[in-house]
Amino acid sequence: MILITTLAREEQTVKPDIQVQKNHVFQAENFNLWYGEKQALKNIDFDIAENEVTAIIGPSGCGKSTFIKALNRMVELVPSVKMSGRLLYRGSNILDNQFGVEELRTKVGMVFQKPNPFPKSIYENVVYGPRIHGIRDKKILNEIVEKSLQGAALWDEVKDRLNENAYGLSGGQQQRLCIARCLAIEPDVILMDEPTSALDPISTLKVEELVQELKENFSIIIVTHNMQQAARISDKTAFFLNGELVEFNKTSAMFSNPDDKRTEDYITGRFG
Ligand SMILES: Nc1ncnc2c1ncn2[C@@H]1O[C@H](COP(=O)(O)OP(=O)(O)OP(=O)(O)O)[C@@H](O)[C@H]1O
Repeated sequence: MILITTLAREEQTVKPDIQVQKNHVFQAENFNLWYGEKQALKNIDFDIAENEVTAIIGPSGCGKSTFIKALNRMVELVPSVKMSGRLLYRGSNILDNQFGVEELRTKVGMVFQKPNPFPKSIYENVVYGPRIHGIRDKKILNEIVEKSLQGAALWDEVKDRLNENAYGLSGGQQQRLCIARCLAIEPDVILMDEPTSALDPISTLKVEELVQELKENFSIIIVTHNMQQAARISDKTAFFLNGELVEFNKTSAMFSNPDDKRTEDYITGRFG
């Protein structure tokens, strides 16, 4: 009896202060961000589930990019940035000073608006991250290259030209190479900031199909200006306006029956 009471007490003391929800990769809790005096994000509160595609939509300047750049702490490259509240990654607050930013970035990869391969061969682009992490074994690197390019649906198109310069690829292929480069470090979450806005419709479709496949193994957060794209590929959608999260819901629900008039006006093209 005494033992049970002691164990129960110990259990109580080791309980984390928040309920870690295993199926959430990120949880924003009353998160605020300022660039100098200007507040760009206000009281953001929402949970991002694993193995889903979460779309972030909203008009220009509403804070979409700022939010996803906060999730891998890239936003801190701007010296005037201040943040408050909590951003939990798998239950740990990434804003805590002791949270290792390098480790975070190996877990949370990012793909940008414009494809940005390095001026190196296709092969060297993919092995860049693993090499930084100390992998030297040629056989392992070869396996990473094949697996990552397969994962990014690019392998068949480039397997015979791995030593050619990445700049020789089309824009859509370059973007899939950037996705492969991201996969090579085996992230948990992939952030995508308007990944198809610089691509033609066929390349866009390929990247959209790829995103659907990737969510089986990764959690994806994608900023998009394209309403149809959000509706096509995401499970949940967050609508930001003037730095506030107006609505967060299942994409199908938000696009068929939005809760907030401002969401309805935005998705029906009345502004933005
Ligand atoms: N480096 C910066 N310094 C100061 N203010 C910034 C900086 N970056 C963004 N902002 C401001 O923060 C607000 C949010 O910008 P952000 O780029 O996150 O918006 P966005 O929704 O991604 O816009 P877009 O759709 O045009 O990319 C804007 O008012 C912007 O001017």
